[in-house]
Amino acid sequence: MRHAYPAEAIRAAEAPALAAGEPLMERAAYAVAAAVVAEARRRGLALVGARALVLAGGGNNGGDGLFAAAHLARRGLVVTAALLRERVHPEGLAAARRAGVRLLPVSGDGAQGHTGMPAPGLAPVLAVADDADIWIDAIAGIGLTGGLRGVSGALVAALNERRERSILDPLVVAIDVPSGLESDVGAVPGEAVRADVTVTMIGLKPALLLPPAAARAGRVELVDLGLAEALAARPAPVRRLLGVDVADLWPVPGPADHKYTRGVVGLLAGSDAYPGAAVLASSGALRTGCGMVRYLGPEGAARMVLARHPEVVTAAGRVQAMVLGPGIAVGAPVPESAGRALVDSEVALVVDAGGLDWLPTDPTALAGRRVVLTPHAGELARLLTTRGGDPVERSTIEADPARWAQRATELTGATVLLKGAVTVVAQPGGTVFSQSDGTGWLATAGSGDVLAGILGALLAGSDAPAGELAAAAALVHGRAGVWAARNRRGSEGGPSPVGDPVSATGRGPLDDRDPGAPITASDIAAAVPEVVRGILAH
Ligand SMILES: NC(=O)C1=CN([C@@H]2O[C@H](COP(=O)(O)OP(=O)(O)OC[C@H]3O[C@@H](n4cnc5c(N)ncnc54)[C@H](O)[C@@H]3O)[C@@H](O)[C@H]2O)[C@@H](O)CC1
Ligand SMILES: [K+]
Repeated sequence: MRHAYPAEAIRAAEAPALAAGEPLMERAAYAVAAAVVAEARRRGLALVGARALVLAGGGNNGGDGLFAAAHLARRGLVVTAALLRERVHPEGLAAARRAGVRLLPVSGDGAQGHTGMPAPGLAPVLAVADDADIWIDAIAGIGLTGGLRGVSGALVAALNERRERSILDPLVVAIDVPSGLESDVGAVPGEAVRADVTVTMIGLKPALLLPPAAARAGRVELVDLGLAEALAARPAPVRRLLGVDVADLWPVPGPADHKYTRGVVGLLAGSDAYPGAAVLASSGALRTGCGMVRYLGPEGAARMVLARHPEVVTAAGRVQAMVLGPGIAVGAPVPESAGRALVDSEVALVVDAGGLDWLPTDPTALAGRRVVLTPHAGELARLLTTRGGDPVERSTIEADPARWAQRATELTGATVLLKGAVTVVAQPGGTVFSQSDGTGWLATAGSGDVLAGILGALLAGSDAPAGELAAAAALVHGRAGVWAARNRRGSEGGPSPVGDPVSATGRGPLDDRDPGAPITASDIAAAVPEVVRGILAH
C-alpha cells in the first residue's frame, strides 16, 4: 500500500530528527542529485558539461535545491541557480557558491502574477532555461499555501508556456512536490511545474497521488531520509492499493466453500433501452469469481444475459450483494427487489447510474452498511446538485475529485467510488483511496457496467470494508483494461494470451512504444481472470 501524509505529519515526523541535528537536508540534496544523474543517464545525456538550471525559492525546498546544485556542479555539470527571493537558504547558497554554481538573482520587477506575458525581470533566467538540459524545481515544497505568487508564478507560467509550444524538452526534476501544488490536496491552485520526475522526501504527499495534481509529478521517487518509521505511526489520509494488498483481501475459495458461501450477487441492471449493461455487469461479476449471479432485471435483457452466460440464475432468492442501476435510466421507478435490498441491512450494495436516484434521502439510513456508489463526474455533479442544494458542475468536480467524492459521502452516508482516469474512493469519515491502474482505452461504453459487476462480486464474497473492496475493484478493472489493450491481437474471440509473463499480469502502464490496442467492455471483463491470477501468484 502507498500512504500519503499531510504536511503537518511530515513536519511532526522530522522535528525530533532535526532537533537531534540529523543532516536531513544534506541527505535530501544528495538524493536529488543522484536522481538527476540517474535520469540524465537513462536519457543518454552526457553529464560533464550538461547544463542545469535550479529554481531556488526562499524556504527549505530552495535549500534542498541549492545543496543539490553544489553536488551536480562537483560532478561536472554547468549549473545556474536562479534565486527567486532576496533571501534564500544561507548555507545552501554558500555551498552552491563554493562549488562554482553560477548565481542568478531574479528581479521581481513587473512580475506581479501571471499576465500571459513573461515579466521583463525574467528575461535572463528564461535565456538560461532555453539553453538548459535539466531544470530542477526547488521553488517551494510543503510550505506553499495558495497558488504561486509574484515572480515565481510568472516564471513557472513562462516556463510551462515554452514547454507547451514544444520548443524545449528539458528533463524536469521537482523536489518534494512540483512547485505550485498544495501538497495536502489534489486541486491545482494555479500555475504549477510539470515534472518528469519528482523526488519526494520522508513520505508521499496527497498531491502526488490525487488527481489532477498528481499528473504534474511525473514518476515519483520516495526518499524516506531514515524517517519511515516515525511517519508510519501517523495516519495516512490518502492511500493507494497495490497488487499485494488486493491479493491479501481477495476471496480465494477454500475446500469448505460452496457457491452460497462464495457469495451471491444480485443484479438489477439493464433495461429495454440499455440491455447490454445487464450482460456486461454479469460478465464482470462472473469473471471476478462469485458463487452465483442472480439476474433480476427485465425479461428481454435476461434473455440476452442467458444467451451469453447460461450460468446466471434468473429466479429471486438470497443475495449477499446487490448491484443497482447500471443501464437503468435516470428517473426509472424503483423496482420491488431494489426497494427490498435498499432496506435490508444484510445486503451490501453497489449503486450506479439510474440507481443513484433510489437512495434514501437521509444519510443516516445507510449507517453501518457496506454501500458503494459508482458515479462518473457527470453523475456525481447531478447527485451533489440534487442533494446539496447548490449547483455543482462536472468541471468543478474534475478540478478536485477527492474533495467532491468526500462531500458526496457526507450527503449520502455511502462510500463513493468516483470513476476517472484516476479513480478516487471516499468513505464516510475515512481514508481516501486513489487508484491509477488503467489506460485511456478503458473509456468505452459499458466499461463502468463491468466495474459494477466486479465490485458486486467482491462485496458478496468478502467481509472487508467497502472502501478497500472498491479500490480493489478499480485496480483489477484498470489492470484488466491494460491487459486487454496490450494483448489484443485483432481476433474477434476476445483477448488471447501471448505468453509474455509481464503482460499476463497486466502490470505496468502501456507506453509510447506499446500504446496498446482498442478494447471493448467485453474485453475488459474477459481479462479479469488473467489479472486476478497475476495478482494472486505474487
Ligand atoms: N527542515 C528541513 O531540514 C528539511 C526540509 N525539507 C524541504 O523543505 C521543504 C519545506 O520547507 P519550508 O517549510 O521552508 O517551505 P517551502 O520551502 O516548501 O516553501 C516556503 C517558501 O515558499 C514561499 N512561498 C510560500 N507560498 C508561496 C506562494 N503562494 N507563492 C510564492 N512563494 C510562496 C515562501 O516564501 C518560502 O520561500 C520541504 O518541502 C522539503 O523540500 C527537506 O529537505 C527535508 C529536511
Ligand atoms: K518543489
